[in-house]
Amino acid sequence: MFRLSLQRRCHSFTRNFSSLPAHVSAAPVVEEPTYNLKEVARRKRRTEWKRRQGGQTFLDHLIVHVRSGKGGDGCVAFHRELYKPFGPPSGGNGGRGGDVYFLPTPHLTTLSSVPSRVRGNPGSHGQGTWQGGRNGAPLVVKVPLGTVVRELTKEETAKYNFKDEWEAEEEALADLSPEERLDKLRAKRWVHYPRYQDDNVQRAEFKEAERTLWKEERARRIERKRRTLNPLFLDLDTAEDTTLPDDSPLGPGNRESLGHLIASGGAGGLGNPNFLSANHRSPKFATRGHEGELVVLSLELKILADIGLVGMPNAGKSTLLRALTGGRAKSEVASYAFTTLNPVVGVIRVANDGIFEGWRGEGAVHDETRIEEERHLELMEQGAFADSLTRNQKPIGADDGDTARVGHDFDLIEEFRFTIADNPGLISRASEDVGLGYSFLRSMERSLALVYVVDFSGPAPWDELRVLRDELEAYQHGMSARARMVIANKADLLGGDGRDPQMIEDAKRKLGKLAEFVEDELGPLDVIPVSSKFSNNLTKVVGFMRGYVEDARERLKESREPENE
Ligand SMILES: Nc1nc2c(ncn2[C@@H]2O[C@H](COP(=O)(O)OP(=O)(O)OP(=O)(O)O)[C@@H](O)[C@H]2O)c(=O)[nH]1
Ligand SMILES: [Mg+2]
Repeated sequence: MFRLSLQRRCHSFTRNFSSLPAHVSAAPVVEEPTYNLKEVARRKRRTEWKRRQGGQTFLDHLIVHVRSGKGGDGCVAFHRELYKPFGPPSGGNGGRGGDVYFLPTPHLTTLSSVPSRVRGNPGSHGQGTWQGGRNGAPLVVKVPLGTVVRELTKEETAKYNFKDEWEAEEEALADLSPEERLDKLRAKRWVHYPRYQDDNVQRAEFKEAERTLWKEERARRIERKRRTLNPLFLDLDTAEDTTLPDDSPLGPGNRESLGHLIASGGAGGLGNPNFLSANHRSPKFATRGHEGELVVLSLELKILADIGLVGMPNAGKSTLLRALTGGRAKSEVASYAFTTLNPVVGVIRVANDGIFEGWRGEGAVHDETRIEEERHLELMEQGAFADSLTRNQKPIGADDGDTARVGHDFDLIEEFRFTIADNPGLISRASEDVGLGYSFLRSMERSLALVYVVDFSGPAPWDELRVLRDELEAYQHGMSARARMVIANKADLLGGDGRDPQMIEDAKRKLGKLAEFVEDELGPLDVIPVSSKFSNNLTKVVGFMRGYVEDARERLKESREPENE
């Protein structure tokens, strides 16, 4: 099944590839064909289709429609008791509608689990004998850490046709006569004692109460408008502190953090005792609860990885990530362009001697996913893993020849940890939505350092670098300044079997030329020849990366310190 789907993807790629511009191939060509909008749109649709085919659930942009809970209605009731024929009004108030919160959660990595429509819990209605309704429980929506929440303005939401409660009401009542209109407006706001509606609306006390209600409603509407002038903006890049003070009361919502308030629930309606006055002893009306607040938000996920890999398709970014994590990061590797469709984050754990967790020694092969899986399946069928111990069963410090530093042994000596994001391939004119576009670069906006990965075996790796730098700049001015290193990948293809001195000489010259180009055009970046497939020079790469992350974290700390003082 897996092989079948892979084959299908390969085929679709060949079709894709024939329609792609020439510079997408391993050898970038400076001549660029012209694109028409129709072609770009078609390619975009195809990419979206390909994304869905893979069953990928990664989502990094979402429009969410949030409405907090509606308040419960007030109640009209009178106290009944033996020998007390005319008891006082005893209708309880409605409960408050539930608030909606967003809680940044570190273990979520995609927005696909966030519902696009969120409705808060309603408050329950008031009841007789002065029983108030229960407040709606707060609704906590978990969003991934790194989400940027922005409230959409009225103009932006126009195309979604979202209406607040007043606009919806006005639209529904547009064709009615003034009397019918008033009846409907009242029915939405008042609760009457059975059969007393006509009597109530004639009463001066009701009219007075109604005037107050309209006034309050107008004030609320103005308040709502004022709030929209100052739209909500939240950058959820720090996990919530869930340790609350010891003296905080017990119960849900008190002991654990709810996150950030997005929409507060509607107020509950007032029961009939609220309308009791000296000359109106038995009010037979109550108000209904208020509708919840409506907020339309745009959610953008900016993955928080310390290092972002930037490279053209097929440069070997995914192979590098797999090699650095010992295959734990499940990023697909194949020999066609745009294998990786969404960012994948891996964790690199470095020990005190500079060795990282996935290290299998110089020369350990990290091949294409399909080949590795076939090899694994074959070994399994031969019974190679029949009596091997699981990670937890292995004694601490066991050296089983596979890797000297896995499992618990590594846990004891880990000294530093950072994350790397493998990204889809970036191509020339990605800023015009060619290929996968460059929207995924948003996940790299926050990376502490960027690392270029180029295919060193290609004829002109420097051209690739130029394109990458330009695309980063097109996405965000100044972004390329965060690049710290150039990884000249696939260096193994240049040296041959290592016995031909001419080949080695040529490779050295090419590396010199690349370093010169980098020095002249990109600035003082480290240039390191690497073979991700055969794990050459990887410890050096990790050492450098660790340096960048330490530097950047230090600088970040320094820049934050004056704020705290
Ligand atoms: N010989 C050699 N081949 C490599 C090396 N690194 C990657 N490859 C091969 O290059 C091809 C592409 O590798 P990927 O890791 O999928 O490349 P990518 O940059 O992630 O590509 P996209 O996901 O399409 O952007 C695969 O066939 C790899 O086996 C290397 O160091 N040496
Ligand atoms: Mg990839």
